[in-house]
Amino acid sequence: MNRIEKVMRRIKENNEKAFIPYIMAGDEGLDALPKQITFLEKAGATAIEIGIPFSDPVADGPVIQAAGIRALQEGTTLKAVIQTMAGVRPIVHVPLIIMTYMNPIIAYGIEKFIEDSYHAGVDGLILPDLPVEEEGLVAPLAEKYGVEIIRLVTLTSPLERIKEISSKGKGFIYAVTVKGITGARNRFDKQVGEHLQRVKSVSSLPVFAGFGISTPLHVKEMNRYCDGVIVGSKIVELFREKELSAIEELIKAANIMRTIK
Ligand SMILES: O=P(O)(O)OC[C@@H](O)[C@@H](O)c1c[nH]c2ccccc12
Repeated sequence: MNRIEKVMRRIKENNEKAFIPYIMAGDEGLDALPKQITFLEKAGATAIEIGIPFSDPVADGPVIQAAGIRALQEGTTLKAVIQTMAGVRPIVHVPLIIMTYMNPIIAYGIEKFIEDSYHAGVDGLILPDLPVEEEGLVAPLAEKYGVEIIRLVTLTSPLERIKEISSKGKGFIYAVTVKGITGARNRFDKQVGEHLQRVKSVSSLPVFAGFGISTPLHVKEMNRYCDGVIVGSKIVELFREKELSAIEELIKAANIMRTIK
């Protein structure tokens, strides 16, 4: 069974709240990636989302864009990221999810990318610029190798579309909590809680909230309405500032829910 499926089953059975940190592969060089992954696993991450640096990252805010530029300057390539993940996989148990735009994987060769990812122990893919209508390009191949495509829904997705996406979905639903690009926010739209509950009501998969979440309070607040959170920009920033204990605190904010529930 795919590692994501196993973990989803576990969190459901135990009423756990998930915490998925995002990191940009190659920020601080690819040598740093295995250390970052093992640190995050030890700190209690449910799964880890690994970004592939790309020159035109349309959904990325300034923090992740800058991390991507640094990673590209370090010479990070998709191939090298997959090789690095293969190297760390034997000592890491949590699911590893690659987040990339379509362009790098088309350049790599879609089937080759999925095949190599599968052999490297990659469990899932987040492909923000792949619309459901175009999934045929990737989904059958992903299915063939047992790599799960994680679908995104947004604040503006109509209920019908959310239903369609969650019925096709695997693993969990990524519910985007802001209108716009990634990056820490001070405030969220008033309707976020309601929106998450709406997504949850039509989804048979766990629903995780992501975009803008940057404090332990945000983590707890979002977790009132869904099954877990995804945090990117803040994690990237804290790694850069070497504030490792602040990363542990953020992850613990999801753990606290686990013990209360
Ligand atoms: O950075 P934030 O606001 O915490 O959002 C998570 C996010 O970084 C990560 O999941 C991500 C990075 N780039 C993306 C592009 C699209 C969807 C999601 C992502």
